[in-house]
Amino acid sequence: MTHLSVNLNKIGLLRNSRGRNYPNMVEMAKRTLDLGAFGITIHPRPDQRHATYQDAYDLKELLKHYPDAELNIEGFPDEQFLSVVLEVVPHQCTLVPDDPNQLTSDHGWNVARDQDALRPIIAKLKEKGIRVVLFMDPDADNMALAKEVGADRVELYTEEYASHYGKNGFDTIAERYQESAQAALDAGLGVNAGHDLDLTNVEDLCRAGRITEVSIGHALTVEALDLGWDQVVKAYLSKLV
Ligand SMILES: CC(=O)[C@@H](O)[C@H](O)COP(=O)(O)O
Ligand SMILES: NCC(=O)COP(=O)(O)O
Repeated sequence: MTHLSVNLNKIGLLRNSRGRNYPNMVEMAKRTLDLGAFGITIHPRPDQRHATYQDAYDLKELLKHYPDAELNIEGFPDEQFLSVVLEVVPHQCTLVPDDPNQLTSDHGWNVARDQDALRPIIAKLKEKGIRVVLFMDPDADNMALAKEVGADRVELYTEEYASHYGKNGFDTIAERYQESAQAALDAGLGVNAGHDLDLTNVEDLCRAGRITEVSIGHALTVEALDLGWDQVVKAYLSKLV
């Protein structure tokens, strides 16, 4: 079965918008793991508008009580990100080629171009026992090089899969994702996937059995609002008699 790592960035975004600890990310992580999710993902960015670097330390503390669960920290490997990751030592670190002011992640690594920068970073993370994942576009030809620079896994960037799901041309795109996953497996890499996955599209992606882990945050948060909204509005109305 594919593992689910729940990305709590949007919990961080909501919390940060009011300047106090509500919603509480550690509490939400605990609820998530108690429900059976395999892991928690955060993607701190330099402006810390979503998850903060402190969240990485707090979540690592919580995960000590869940020996079978994993913490995955995603982000661009700048100096600050790396120093936090090397100190926190999550189970997994997913390197993403984000610009500092990026709205959200929108492309994978160009490993051929960036390999000289990536090799020592990957080596340093692996020395600490951290599993290293490279965020990649679904291009089968680039998977072997990801292995060659030292990655343990790739994470397939699934925005294109999600935005075309069920539309014209989707089958060709889905095939490209499966071919890329197979190429990664053939190269000796594990395969994660993420970005814009949701309750409607995730099952088909994972059905072929090539994906070890999906990380899902944005849609999961919106779906939680959708599924809970009516109940909560009704609960308020019942208080205001
Ligand atoms: C790498 C990736 O796709 C995710 O980490 C995503 O960028 C995080 O979600 P937000 O952009 O919604 O914070
Ligand atoms: N790695 C992808 C991730 O953590 C969550 O992406 P999204 O579901 O918020 O688009």
